[in-house]
Amino acid sequence: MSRSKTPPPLSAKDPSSFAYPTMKDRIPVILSKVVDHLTRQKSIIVQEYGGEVAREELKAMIGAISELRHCVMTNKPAKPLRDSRCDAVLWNAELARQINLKREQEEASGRDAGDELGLRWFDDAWLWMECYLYRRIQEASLMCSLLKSFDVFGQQKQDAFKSAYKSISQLTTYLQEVIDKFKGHVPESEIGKHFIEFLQVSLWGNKCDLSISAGQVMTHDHNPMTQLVALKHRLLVDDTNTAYGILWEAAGVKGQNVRVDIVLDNAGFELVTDLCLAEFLITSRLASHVVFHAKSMPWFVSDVTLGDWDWTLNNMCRMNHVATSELCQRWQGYLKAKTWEVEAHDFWSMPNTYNEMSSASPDLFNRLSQSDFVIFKGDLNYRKLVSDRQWDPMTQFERALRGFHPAPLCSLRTLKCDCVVGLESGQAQAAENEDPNWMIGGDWAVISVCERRDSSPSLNTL
Ligand SMILES: O=P(O)(O)OC[C@H]1O[C@](O)(CO)[C@@H](O)[C@@H]1O
Ligand SMILES: [Mn+2]
Repeated sequence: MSRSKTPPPLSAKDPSSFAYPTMKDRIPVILSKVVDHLTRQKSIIVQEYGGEVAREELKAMIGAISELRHCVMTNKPAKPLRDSRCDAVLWNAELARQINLKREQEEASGRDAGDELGLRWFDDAWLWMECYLYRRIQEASLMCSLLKSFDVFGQQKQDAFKSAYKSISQLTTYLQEVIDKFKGHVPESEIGKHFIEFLQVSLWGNKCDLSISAGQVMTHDHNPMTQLVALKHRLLVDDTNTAYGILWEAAGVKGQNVRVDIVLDNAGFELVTDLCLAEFLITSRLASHVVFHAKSMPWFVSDVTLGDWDWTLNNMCRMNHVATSELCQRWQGYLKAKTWEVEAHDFWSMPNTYNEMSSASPDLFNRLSQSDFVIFKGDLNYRKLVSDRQWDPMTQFERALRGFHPAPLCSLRTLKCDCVVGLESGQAQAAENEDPNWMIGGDWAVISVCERRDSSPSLNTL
């Protein structure tokens, strides 16, 4: 079978790509906001974490993050990590591997690689450098003893959740009505209709991340259910029926044994939409078990950590809104009974693309292989699924996965970077005509499914 070559990764070296303004403007703003926040909250943090030692540590953290900002802006090479968290060894090995690959490429094209070769913010793969950035922010905390588990984005995530109270209440009220309806007999057409709704609410919940807006919290004035209709024509790929078919068949064949995994993205409203989707899957019996995958450290500003997960559920249970607090009690019950599980694997905060998961993290790959359907939320997961390459938008999703088929899988992603596949002829142009920001504004989306399950590496892993 002849195959065209895999295109190069997105990189800030191309000034016309979204990687360039991200490195040049958005990342420095994100880092400045962290520094401002730590500076403004100094006395509160010092009080909470214990006196003079905390004050010194905070000063060191602020210094490290300011220096990191300077390194990005002046395109300095990536340095090995200095902290002793268990993933530091893997990161440093991965950095050395990337530098070797770069050296080989330089030499193959007849250039002198020199001794100073390193990975640089404006020269190398955007995905790699951006993941490295968030791991370096974590290094600044990890070098402390009192502040090592301090989440520099924690406050922003909590503010985002609070700003979404209205949408959260509307969504949980609706979900409660659907649950009540399912206490009686429900025709299949109704199950399908609600599946579409909750899948799409979870999809559009992904508009609400904080890294794309450099920490600016979005307002939530609209009812999330009524917005779905207006957003429909902005769904460029809609494999909802395939997703439904996979679950319907699994539920029919396996009865009470269907497991769905949700690889989470952002805290705040998006997480609530994911919890509602998971509740619907259990209520409708399309799934009997849901495994959520969170991050093991603060990541891309708004991603859900295990700490955010606990904070969110605790706050929902305490909300002065009946549907929200009742649902939340029910979810705590699911967690106790292990109907729902939540876990955080370090691989999610490595820079590897998912075609590398089976070799870089076989335990996680095997875990996902036991699932009947894996849902990947958001833009960053999409970028890692399709290796963040400069694909022709008409490339098939399966081709762009480059052999990653642990289980049937689905990406629910609003477009926030200039990388998309699975479109039909003319679609990209039509979107561009309607909205020049269609690839980066989070206003367009895809629901892309690949049904294949294959744990052995396939031909197109190269
Ligand atoms: O939360 P999401 O949907 O993964 O979005 C985060 C995205 O935002 C960006 O910061 C936009 O550049 C990307 O790096 C990243 O893919
Ligand atoms: Mn995110």
